[in-house]
Amino acid sequence: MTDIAAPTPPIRLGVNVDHVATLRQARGTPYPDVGTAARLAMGAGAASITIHLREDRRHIQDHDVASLCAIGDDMPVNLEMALTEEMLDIAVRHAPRDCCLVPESREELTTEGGLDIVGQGQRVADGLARLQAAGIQAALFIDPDTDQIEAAARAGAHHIELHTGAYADAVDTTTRQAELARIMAAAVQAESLGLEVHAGHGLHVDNVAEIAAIAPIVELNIGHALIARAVFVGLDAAVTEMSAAMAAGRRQIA
Ligand SMILES: CC(=O)[C@@H](O)[C@H](O)COP(=O)(O)O
Ligand SMILES: NCC(=O)COP(=O)(O)O
Repeated sequence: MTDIAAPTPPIRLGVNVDHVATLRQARGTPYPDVGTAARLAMGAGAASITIHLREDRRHIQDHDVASLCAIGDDMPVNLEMALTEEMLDIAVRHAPRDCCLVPESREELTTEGGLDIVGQGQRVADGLARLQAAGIQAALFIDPDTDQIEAAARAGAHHIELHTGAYADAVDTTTRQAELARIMAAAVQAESLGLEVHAGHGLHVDNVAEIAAIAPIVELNIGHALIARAVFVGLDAAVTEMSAAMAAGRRQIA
């Protein structure tokens, strides 16, 4: 009998529109409208929209969460947020399809690392349970680290998102390859524990293919570089370009 390998699952693009809101908040204008950006991204082939409601409200605002979540099934929202009572209340009230718990520090320019699950397993499990009771697919944003992945599975996450920032920031080939190997090993481990595997942070058209070529990873969330590219070519073209770069990576394993 010949073995027939399972087909590689397709990979989805989630577009993070935080930095559409950054531009709006810079002047306190009503434009550019986050909902319009989300609709354009979905129309160009995005599978979902990611928004990060930061505690300091530097970009996405509460009304963005409310209006995007109110659209319903045509607008699958992935809400990123800190594990606090305030944020859990907001998530439960608006019930996005997905909610990803992330670490947050007010001083940081962007998310610097993954959430520590090992050090606060019960607190994380309680947060995930509260989200899941509201019908939300609850996830954890974590570093590609063996112990964190085991702890994420124990805590009951629906899926994990692997932080690709160290890979994206690597300045030499040795470091980049080492980070890529960590992400690959983490993805395989997470899949073997029954977790759906997503990844993201710092990805752009020139570094995304290697990540998209990791078979267990089924979704990438990409924002900053994609929105920056949209300034020059338009959001529709930026989403199309990113999807093409991801598909090129995926073909390496098809
Ligand atoms: C938590 C996470 O994945 C980050 O990529 C985050 O969404 C980026 O936050 P900023 O958009 O504020 O840089
Ligand atoms: N979770 C990662 C994300 O949503 C987008 O990160 P970035 O592309 O803005 O760095």
